[in-house]
Amino acid sequence: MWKLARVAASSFRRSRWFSTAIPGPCIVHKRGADILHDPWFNKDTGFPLTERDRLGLRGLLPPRVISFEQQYARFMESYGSLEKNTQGQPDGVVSLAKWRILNRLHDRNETLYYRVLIDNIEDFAPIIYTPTVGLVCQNYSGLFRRPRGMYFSAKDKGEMMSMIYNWPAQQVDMIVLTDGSRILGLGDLGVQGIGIPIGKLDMYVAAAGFNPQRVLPVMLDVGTNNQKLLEDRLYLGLRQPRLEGEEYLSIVDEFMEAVFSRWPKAVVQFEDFQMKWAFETLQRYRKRFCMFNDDIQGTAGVALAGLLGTVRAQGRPLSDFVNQKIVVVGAGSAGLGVLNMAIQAVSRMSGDNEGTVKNQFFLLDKDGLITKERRNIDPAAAPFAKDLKDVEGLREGASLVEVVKKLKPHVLLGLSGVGGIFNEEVLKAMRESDSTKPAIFAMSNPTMNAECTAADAFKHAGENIVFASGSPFKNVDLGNGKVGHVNQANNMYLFPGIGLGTLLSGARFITDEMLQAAAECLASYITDEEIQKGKLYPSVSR
Ligand SMILES: NC(=O)c1ccc[n+]([C@@H]2O[C@H](COP(=O)([O-])OP(=O)(O)OC[C@H]3O[C@@H](n4cnc5c(N)ncnc54)[C@H](O)[C@@H]3O)[C@@H](O)[C@H]2O)c1
Ligand SMILES: O=C(O)C[C@H](O)C(=O)O
Ligand SMILES: [Mg+2]
Repeated sequence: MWKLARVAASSFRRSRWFSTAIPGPCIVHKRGADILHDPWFNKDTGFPLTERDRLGLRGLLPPRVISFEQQYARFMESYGSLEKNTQGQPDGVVSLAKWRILNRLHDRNETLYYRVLIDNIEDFAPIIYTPTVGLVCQNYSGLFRRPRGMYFSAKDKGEMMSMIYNWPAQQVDMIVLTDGSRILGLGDLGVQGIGIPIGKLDMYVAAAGFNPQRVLPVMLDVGTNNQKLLEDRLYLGLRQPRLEGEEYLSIVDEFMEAVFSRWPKAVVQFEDFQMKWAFETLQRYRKRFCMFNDDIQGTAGVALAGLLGTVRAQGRPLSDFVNQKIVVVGAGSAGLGVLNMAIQAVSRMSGDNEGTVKNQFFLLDKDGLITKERRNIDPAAAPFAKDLKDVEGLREGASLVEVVKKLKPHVLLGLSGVGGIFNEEVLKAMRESDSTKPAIFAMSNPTMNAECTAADAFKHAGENIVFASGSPFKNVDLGNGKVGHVNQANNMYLFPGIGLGTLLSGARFITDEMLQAAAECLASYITDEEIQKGKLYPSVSR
């Protein structure tokens, strides 16, 4: 007769999974080698002898029982030796080696993996998340060893409702979904983009205490327009151009219906969709399903918290936000998301209607300053196009350096995906800013795509700036014991909380007001003393 076995959950008790926590011991339907091959339940050499007997593990493990603490120490030791042995090697090689060792642990023993991740989040976030996750996605087909998450492809049309039941967990709380079309600033990486949902969900577990058995990374593979990948013999995705129009939407529709039929209370985060689909899917689903778009909405909340912090850094009251001149470089999903949220905040603060508050914001894309003279303007950017009479001395398509020199903005915020466009000339022009403490946000990812480095920002724009970047940089030594503090303006500060708050409150939809409240809450974590040191966000470990 089939025997149900109980795993005395000593290792689970060490964890701190939240609302979704496994209450006490957990019923396992597996036995023997199947348990050792299941990272959810496997404890490796940590199984006590009684469990080895009950679960049919006797003889399948070396005799000595190694405690969780010993396993932990052994992993950290291996990690430390790897760091030592790879010293002097190129950054990419070292980070990929670190990712591999963490990934192997993830595949083998999730309890130990999340314990080390939570305890060392400051060090490990740049490996399992941005920027290394970008490199992992670029090399994913070659790195692939074991599948993680689910893959729904254009070839699965009509099958998704049954496929969704192939996922082994009974309950799923949080899904991160991508179609791989705009992975960080790296462009279309097709099926290889699955690394992003995996990394984001690791942050949900580590930062918000989600139960790792109840999160699901998903790739919607509708083809790729990346010629190099299409020609790569190892490429693991569909070898066809991306679906477009109704064909594309019908695939996403079918996926959403399938997910919410099986798990009506799940929350779905859309991630790294190219701009047209990011906006279109947000409009299409936000009032039908419990979902949000992290690049549009999560980023906006983190940027707004940072912008409010820069007002405080100038020693001004928050209400002075309405007087800040803000130049946003990049009119994509992230840049427009930031503008929309910042404008809502200003209109609430000033009680003014949105028509007049737009005056303080300036938007540039690859063709320069966006004005009402622009031909074929993207409809999503049109509300932010400037009237030429409001930007005297500037022309349609004015370059970034022209704009900065003329306007002397308080804040320069990049979400362009173009590495180095805040060049020496642009940064030096920021020295003339009207602000007593100009702010530079180089938010594009990964590191190579940041609009400038932290060192260049402090060197050229001056020591008095506040600096934030999407990918982590080290603090900058300014000499004489002074330090230029580097903030990480990354949506990771918001999305785990948005997901957790939505889940715990049982909210059916995710509203702009919820996101605004999240941004204000994030801003409020920082004390005046921290602000004086140039800090806009709490440390990652906090
Ligand atoms: N820090 C964060 O939390 C965060 C969040 C979301 C996105 N991002 C990053 O922001 C970048 C953009 O993301 P997106 O989704 O908005 O992409 P997107 O493709 O939708 O938009 C990119 C925009 O940049 C503009 N652009 C391109 N070249 C330019 C140039 N030389 N000068 C000025 N503008 C230029 C394009 O015209 C477009 O408007 C990516 O690198 C992404 O990693 C960071
Ligand atoms: O993934 C990140 O690090 C942030 C953001 O979602 C991005 O697309 O760059
Ligand atoms: Mg993203």
